[in-house]
Amino acid sequence: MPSEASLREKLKKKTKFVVRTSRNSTRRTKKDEFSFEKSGVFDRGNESEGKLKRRVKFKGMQLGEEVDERGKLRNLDSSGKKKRVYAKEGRDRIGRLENGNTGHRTMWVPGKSRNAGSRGKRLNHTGKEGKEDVVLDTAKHKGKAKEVGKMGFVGADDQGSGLVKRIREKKSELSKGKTQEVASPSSSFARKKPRDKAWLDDDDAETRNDRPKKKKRVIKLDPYDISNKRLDDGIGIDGSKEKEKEKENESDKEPTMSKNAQFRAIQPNPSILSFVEKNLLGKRRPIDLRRAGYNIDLSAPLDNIPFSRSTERERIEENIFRNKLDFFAAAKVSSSFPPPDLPEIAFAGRSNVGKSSLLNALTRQWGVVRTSDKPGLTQTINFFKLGTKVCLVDLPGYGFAYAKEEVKESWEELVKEYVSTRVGLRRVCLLIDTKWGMKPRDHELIELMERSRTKYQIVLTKTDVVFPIDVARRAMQIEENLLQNKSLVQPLMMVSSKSGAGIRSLRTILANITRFAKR
Ligand SMILES: Nc1nc2c(ncn2[C@@H]2O[C@H](COP(=O)(O)OP(=O)(O)OP(=O)(O)O)[C@@H](O)[C@H]2O)c(=O)[nH]1
Ligand SMILES: [Mg+2]
Repeated sequence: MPSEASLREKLKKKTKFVVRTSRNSTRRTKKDEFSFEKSGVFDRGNESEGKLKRRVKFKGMQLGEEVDERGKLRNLDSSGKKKRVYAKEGRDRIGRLENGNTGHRTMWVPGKSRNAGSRGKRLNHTGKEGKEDVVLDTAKHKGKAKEVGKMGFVGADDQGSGLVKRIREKKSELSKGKTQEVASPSSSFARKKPRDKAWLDDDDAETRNDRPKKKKRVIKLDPYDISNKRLDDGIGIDGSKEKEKEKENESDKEPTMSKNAQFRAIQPNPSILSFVEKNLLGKRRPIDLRRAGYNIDLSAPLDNIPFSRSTERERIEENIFRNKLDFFAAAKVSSSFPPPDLPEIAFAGRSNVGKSSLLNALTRQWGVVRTSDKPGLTQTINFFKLGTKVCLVDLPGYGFAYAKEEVKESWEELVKEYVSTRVGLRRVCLLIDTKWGMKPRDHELIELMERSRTKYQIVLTKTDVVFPIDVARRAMQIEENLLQNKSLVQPLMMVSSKSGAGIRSLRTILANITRFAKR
């Protein structure tokens, strides 16, 4: 076992190197490293470990702390003017004391930033086991190994000896000239601290506590208030209560019910309701139709109950509708109208309301009158002879259609001219879509027919797309609307060309017209 004197001798040799390196050069050469190894700084063995532990308590030393010359821990100040930083001695990466480590205290004298990580590696390759850990451990605790820079090792056992004196000299020199350089690692921590570990800093915590806290808005509730209003309900955006009151008054004047709600509030009379039920109008379940004895496999099963087939027009109870339907004239202008030899029944209404389809359903002759789901298919007044006694007239629709505005206007004018001037016209069936009800153009035509004293009858179409109660409501609504109209013929009819509902009743009405019509 080497004596203490010989160890001190060795350390003195080593100290020379450290001071020279720090003072004269910012870089440590390979040669220097080699002399590190040779000097035996790392190999002093365990005998000095106990000594070190007694002298310096590095256990639990934190980042941002340093040890002064007397071995006391003190915090780094914010200016970061540090000259010395002592690393943990002889610990492995997870902080345990290394086996065989000397436990010597090491002092890092950082110069300009160099890649300490790479230096650590060099030590790893060149130095002995355990020594590298000192470097790596320190670099790890410094956060960024890069910033460690130039370093020198000083044995802990030399504290208070010549080595320490020289270091103190070195320190004073550095404090005059290169203080900034030496302090750079710790100052970098000082800069980072508020960002990374602000929660650790007591000063920051104090400043946070000094910040004015937001006052919580306290809402006092009146336990006896049953108005169900917010506290600031009486105050407008600009703080004026008068404007708010004015608004309230205005809203009181307006009708409170929407159109839809008004429609739902209609109470149909019993006769309309019974008609709807009797004719199975409205949206119905197939099972309900089957139970009523109808053949639901047919395209229009209901108008010829219960044994009808679509081709059997002979089975239609009204003889007149058993006749063959023949197209014989189309008119784009009034001058093209055929001579009024036969009593005429016309079908008018908005585009796509189902005029042409109704003609087919009444005669059970599918395909004679062309239909389409595209509004505006019928663009001329089409005349159809039903036998020799009556003429059915399919009118172009008005309102929305896929046609130019001028063309649509011309159709409308033609229709108006026809219904108001046609001599042989016995009845106009004004078709209204059950779902949408009457529109302004329907009212226009009604006014015209009222003026010209043309007899007209309202027929609700497409009843199969709405519920039975809504069919009845719509019928009731229209009847009430047109109560004062003199040329209106009662009753209002409801049909579905798709299901055939109400078609039979309509046939009966129309057959009576032809029966009593004078030629
Ligand atoms: N669900 C249902 N659809 C119908 C009914 N009647 C007609 N339709 C459909 O409504 C669309 C328009 O029918 P049309 O008979 O061509 O209507 P229109 O009034 O002649 O139309 P324009 O000739 O354009 O004026 C077609 O797709 C028909 O299948 C009905 O009672 N119920
Ligand atoms: Mg048509």
